[in-house]
Amino acid sequence: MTEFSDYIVELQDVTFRRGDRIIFDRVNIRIPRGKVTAIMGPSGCGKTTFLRLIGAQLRPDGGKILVNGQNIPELGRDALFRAREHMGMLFQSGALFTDLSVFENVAFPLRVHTDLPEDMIRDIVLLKLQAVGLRGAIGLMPDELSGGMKRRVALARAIALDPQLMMYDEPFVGQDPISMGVLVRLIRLLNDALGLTSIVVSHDLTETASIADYIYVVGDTQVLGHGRPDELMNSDNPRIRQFMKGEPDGPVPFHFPASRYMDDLLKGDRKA
Ligand SMILES: Nc1ncnc2c1ncn2[C@@H]1O[C@H](COP(=O)(O)OP(=O)(O)OP(=O)(O)O)[C@@H](O)[C@H]1O
Repeated sequence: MTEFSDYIVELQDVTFRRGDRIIFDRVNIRIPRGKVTAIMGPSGCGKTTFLRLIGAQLRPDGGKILVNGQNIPELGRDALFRAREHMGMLFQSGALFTDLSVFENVAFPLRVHTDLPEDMIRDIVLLKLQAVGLRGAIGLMPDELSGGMKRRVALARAIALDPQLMMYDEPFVGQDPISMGVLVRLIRLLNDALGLTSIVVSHDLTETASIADYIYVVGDTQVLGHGRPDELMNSDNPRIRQFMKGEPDGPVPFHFPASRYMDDLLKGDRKA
């Protein structure tokens, strides 16, 4: 019998480069099963890259990415297809198919991945739309929905196949405060009601800290720290404190490295 570890995802010594640039340098991250874990960090630190590595849209240059004990980069096509069936993803750009109705959008993964009869597909679609509070919108087209509703339909589509792991890439971006509150509640509710494990990638500190059981702060090719939200808020590490408290200047400087300001100003004078 397969022994499942307490961690659904484990990154072990993962290195990832973009050309000459190192994005992750021997990074270790473990995602506890059944919990909501947030990956936070400044813009460009590699949060989306992290999700793409788990989903095998990107390959690491070194290290292991274990999902349920399977090293994702080593899987063949069929095994990867099966592994992905257990992953639901809500990407920032996870747009709906604009020429398909809400019903057909949510039914889409069921049609691609299963041979379920039509009446069962309909029952599942109704159930998933009910879970996100949009059963009443089943017959609408995407252009009849608000931005927040679109994201909830995309969420219903992402959970259509009952994934074990839900990954959210910046779920709160571009949402008004009410839709944001709805999404925050939904992520937590779905995680607990459906027995999922959730990874939320975000730089919206307040919202994310309010639902995350555990947070990893990533930056400068490394994991800067990890812990429960309250532990990180009171961290002794100045880089983590700067991020958690949203301070504009600190160990991560406000100014991009530059020569002395006075030298630059004088250079201008000399040219004139
Ligand atoms: N296709 C690409 N080609 C080259 N570099 C890329 C590509 N995609 C991303 N990068 C770079 O890799 C780094 C990590 O990108 P990533 O999108 O993972 O960051 P992020 O933390 O999700 O950022 P944000 O919070 O702004 O979305 C960035 O510096 C980005 O410029």
